[in-house]
Amino acid sequence: MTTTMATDNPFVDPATSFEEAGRGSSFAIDATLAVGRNASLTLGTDSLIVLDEAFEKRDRTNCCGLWPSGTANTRAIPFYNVLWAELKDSELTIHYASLASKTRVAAATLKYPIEYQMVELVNKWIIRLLDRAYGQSQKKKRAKVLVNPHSGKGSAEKWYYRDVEPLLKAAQCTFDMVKTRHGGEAVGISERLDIEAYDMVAACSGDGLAHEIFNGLGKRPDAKKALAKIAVAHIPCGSGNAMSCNLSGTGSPSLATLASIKGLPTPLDLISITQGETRTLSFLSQSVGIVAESDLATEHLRWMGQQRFTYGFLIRLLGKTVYPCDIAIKVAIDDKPSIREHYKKEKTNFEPASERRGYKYLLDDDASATSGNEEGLPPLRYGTMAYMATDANFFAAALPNDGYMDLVCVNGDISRLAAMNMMFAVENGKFFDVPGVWYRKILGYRIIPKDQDDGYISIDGERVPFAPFQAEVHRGLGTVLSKSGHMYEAKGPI
Ligand SMILES: Nc1ncnc2c1ncn2[C@@H]1O[C@H](COP(=O)(O)OP(=O)(O)OP(=O)(O)O)[C@@H](O)[C@H]1O
Repeated sequence: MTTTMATDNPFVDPATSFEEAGRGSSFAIDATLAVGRNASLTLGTDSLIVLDEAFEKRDRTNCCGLWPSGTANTRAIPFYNVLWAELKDSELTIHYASLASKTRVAAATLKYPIEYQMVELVNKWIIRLLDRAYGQSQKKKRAKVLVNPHSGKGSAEKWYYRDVEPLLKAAQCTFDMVKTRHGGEAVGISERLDIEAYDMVAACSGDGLAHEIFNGLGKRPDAKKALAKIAVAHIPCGSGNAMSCNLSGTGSPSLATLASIKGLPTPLDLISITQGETRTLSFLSQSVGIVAESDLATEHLRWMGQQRFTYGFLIRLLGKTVYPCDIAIKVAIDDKPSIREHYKKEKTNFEPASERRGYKYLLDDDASATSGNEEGLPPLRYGTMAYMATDANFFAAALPNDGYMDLVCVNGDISRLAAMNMMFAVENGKFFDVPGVWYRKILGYRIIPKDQDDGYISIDGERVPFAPFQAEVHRGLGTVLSKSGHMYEAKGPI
């Protein structure tokens, strides 16, 4: 087999053609399985190619558009969508996630009878198919699934049974599901979890339940080990679903389930928030002032959906509301060109997860080595993940485990017009480049609200008491599942 043939022929898998040729066996025989008289299954470059004359008949009678591509009798199933394959009782079954609509996949199967003399060949072929389907990702993940029936508009349970469970089953994951009955329950469940029995805890909820899971794991005596071993996965069912937008690039429960099934364990920076005697872990964002108020003080406008945040923001913007406070920051990178360079370097950094936790070199005043830092400039908003709401990418240069928090500052005295333009720039993904937007990578900060009896502080979207607090980042302390293993799905600043 020549190189030219391997690249010209879509049915040839370039990853194995040379290897097969070297062994003197015919690649075509190994990559293509003839299943029955009228069907064949081929391991293509990035898809399983199914040629089946029965499709033609089926399509004529059942035109439901479930197939992503292919001709009348040929279908291509991306390896990413292949969930499992097995040979049992002389029947080959392939489980895959079939495109049911633009934003939804559903578990589907293909079944073919296999003759006795084919068994060995088929078993070898299945191993190759599953290698392509999972790559570096762990197969048959073991999941604890937590469903908050009150998330968002109350559809989490319905979506769990419709979208999540069938895909987990099809991928041969072992799992058990618990419906949370009240706030805080997920903290206790995670605190008591048998971490040897599970690979991930999946939250079918908004960002709130994920926050509880990180905090439950963080309360354990073996917190560091538990947070490194157990990946927290998010199936978006709430009103704030920033976690799945960042890590899976989707707000769809079924697509996020598929992303979790195929996800790579990725260390995640977590932030310790200390307020008085309490210590909370934050994985997503901390906000005070206009951002916190636009979210937390608009609960009564939930019927507006995501628009309530924009509405709340505009009202306060037009009223020129200010939020006085003293802020001290430990800055690590303070100019946009250097941040862009830093982001670019991370994009091509493929070092293993084990290298992405903790700091190799501790500075005297490193925020991760001591309990606090107190120098720097006054900010207005903070965060570690790129998205704070589905379509609000404030933190374009955020990275899952660079050991920094991303801080955005906007002067309080800018004109209303400039502020409105900034808001539109967030929606257009151009916020990072707006001249009046200060963007910094920081290690820690402290905030002391001034001249206000009461107000709003939000940690990962949840309200905490209106009192001074301090934050420090711990590089790669937590674990999540992501598509790339090292980046968020949001478009970066380059
Ligand atoms: N059964 C329950 N009843 C009421 N609250 C619950 C229940 N289970 C969990 N909670 C709480 O609901 C909070 C918010 O949930 P979640 O983030 O899943 O949904 P959400 O609709 O996105 O909410 P929010 O908009 O407040 O972020 C969680 O922090 C959790 O403490």
